[in-house]
Amino acid sequence: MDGKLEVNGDVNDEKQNHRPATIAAPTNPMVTPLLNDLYQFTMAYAYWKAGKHNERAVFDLYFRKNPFGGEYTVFAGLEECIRFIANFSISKEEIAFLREILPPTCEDGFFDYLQGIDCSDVEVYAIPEGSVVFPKIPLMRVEGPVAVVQLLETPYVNLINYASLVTTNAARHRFVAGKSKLLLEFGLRRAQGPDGGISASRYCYMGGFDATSNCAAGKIFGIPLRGTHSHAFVSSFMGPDEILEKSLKSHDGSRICEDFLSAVQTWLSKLKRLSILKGVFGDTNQSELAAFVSYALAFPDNFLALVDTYDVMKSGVPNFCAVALALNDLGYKARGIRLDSGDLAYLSCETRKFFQTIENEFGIPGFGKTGITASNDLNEETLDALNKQGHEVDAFGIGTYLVTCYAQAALGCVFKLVEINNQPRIKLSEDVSKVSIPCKKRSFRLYGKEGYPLLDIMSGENELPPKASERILCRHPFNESKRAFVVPQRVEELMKCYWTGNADKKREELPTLEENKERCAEHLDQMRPDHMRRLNPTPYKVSVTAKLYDFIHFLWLNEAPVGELQ
Ligand SMILES: Nc1ncnc2c1ncn2[C@@H]1O[C@H](COP(=O)(O)OP(=O)(O)OP(=O)(O)O)[C@@H](O)[C@H]1O
Ligand SMILES: O=P(O)(O)OC[C@H]1O[C@H](OP(=O)(O)OP(=O)(O)O)[C@H](O)[C@@H]1O
Ligand SMILES: O=C(O)c1cccnc1
Ligand SMILES: [Mg+2]
Repeated sequence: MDGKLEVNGDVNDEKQNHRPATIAAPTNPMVTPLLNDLYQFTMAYAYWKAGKHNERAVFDLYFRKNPFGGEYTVFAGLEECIRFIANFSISKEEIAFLREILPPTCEDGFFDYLQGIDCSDVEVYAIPEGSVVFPKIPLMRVEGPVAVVQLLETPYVNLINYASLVTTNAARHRFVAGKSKLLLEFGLRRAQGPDGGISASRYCYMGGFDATSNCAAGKIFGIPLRGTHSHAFVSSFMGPDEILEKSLKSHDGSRICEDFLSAVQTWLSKLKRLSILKGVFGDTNQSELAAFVSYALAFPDNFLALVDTYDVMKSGVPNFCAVALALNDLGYKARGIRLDSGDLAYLSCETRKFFQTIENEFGIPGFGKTGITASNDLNEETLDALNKQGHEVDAFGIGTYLVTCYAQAALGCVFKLVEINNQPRIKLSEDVSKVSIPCKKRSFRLYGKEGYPLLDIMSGENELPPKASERILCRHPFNESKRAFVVPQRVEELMKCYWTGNADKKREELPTLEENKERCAEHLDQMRPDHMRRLNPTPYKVSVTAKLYDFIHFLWLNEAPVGELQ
């Protein structure tokens, strides 16, 4: 094993803090212009054929409903969108493939056009990654030649959808677990393929997890790595006879224990004789003991044992303690145990009592606080149930429910045309929630006296922005009766320019993953608690200015055909 790799511990302190001079290609090399729906290319052809391809279009990327029954979402995936646009170009091979799949009637001139396009004429305004965001408010506004921006729709929605969903899922798990718990993402084996796995590790970290078991994510993003061991390791041992090399140097290197196995067995006998533990356990499983001793010999500084292979209280925990005590004699501090089945509340409390008894009986300071990690199909509900019952778990390892976003399959982001050639466009629907909000817009977050965000408001691009201490009418975009005057304490513009070909415009630097993680934690912290609670949270208000309200409804009436009754 590489001496630098510290299994069970923080192995990667090197965070992603450097900023590249140029914008790198998307992390996943599969993210190319062909990672697209066919209809984007057929539309591009039809725009070109109609001579419309260079008309200036504005699209909004947004979602309509917060996921997981909550009232907030965390925005993620922006960096990958900017990487995509910064490196956008359709290769000769891709053009050749497009020629094959499009009808033979498509003219050569179109393929020449495709070959020449890049995104130098596109501008992207976006809310910073890691921000808490709400339905209907554009997360991104993409402006540029209509045929080019149309080609960005599918990759952009793809890059934002899962990223934001899983970041939100991670944030929700963090919210229930509480700030003091260590959260480990263990989902790689259950994730939706390799990209699902890598993305889950990256965005769960952004959303509030502390570490991942995914080595590739550790390497690519500098996320701290953590791990324990599996049942296979425990059950692979037949008994103590298998342990051939039994010596272990003390932590400070000053002495050598020639027979660590015997030292462990002596401790196990002492534990067994302890009157306070009478009746708790008898003979423990010796093949499990052999596995633990072997793991401790391999990682004396980071010894952590999975204790539920045979019986948690009658074997796993006493065996772990015997090894931990022998390590303690040599100056090592065992990290703790992992529980992966059974009643995690009960078993963690019983284990804590056992640890505390040892601390008291043998006078080993801190032993009572030895770490307890729990895993096994955990999700928001089980974390909540454990909290209600009372538990002694310090760290949770969470896989399947977290990374597959089991509670909700997709966020449902959309990319809608809101303006072309400076003409606002609206999309109507029988379902009011699906009516798009037209125009090139700006959006603002208004903060109240207590420092909490009060609401988000959208305005037309050319309206005067809301100002702190000035009263402003905030209207529900579609419900006439819902409106409120607000005097904000502070006003924050939500979207910033992240991509432009215009050298005179300021472009935001792409923050590091650590910075996005910090922003996410800050935003979540500053939300009013009633928006965050799991049961019946209060909806956060999303509004439009009076001017924009009037304009939406004017356009709505203009575009909606008048029915005829017969
Ligand atoms: N105290 C608890 N309150 C609520 N849910 C719990 C509690 N302890 C564990 N759970 C959850 O209950 C489920 C138990 O899983 P399951 O029924 O598969 O049994 P198991 O403990 O995994 O047994 P085994 O793996 O040995 O068959 C898991 O989802 C786990 O997270
Ligand atoms: O339960 P999750 O949230 O997905 O967390 C990851 C799981 O993966 C591992 O075992 P695996 O599930 O592969 O085997 P098991 O069924 O024996 O636990 C680990 O022991 C966890 O149980
Ligand atoms: O390190 C672990 O304990 C781990 C890693 C992945 C999945 N389950 C457990
Ligand atoms: Mg499992």
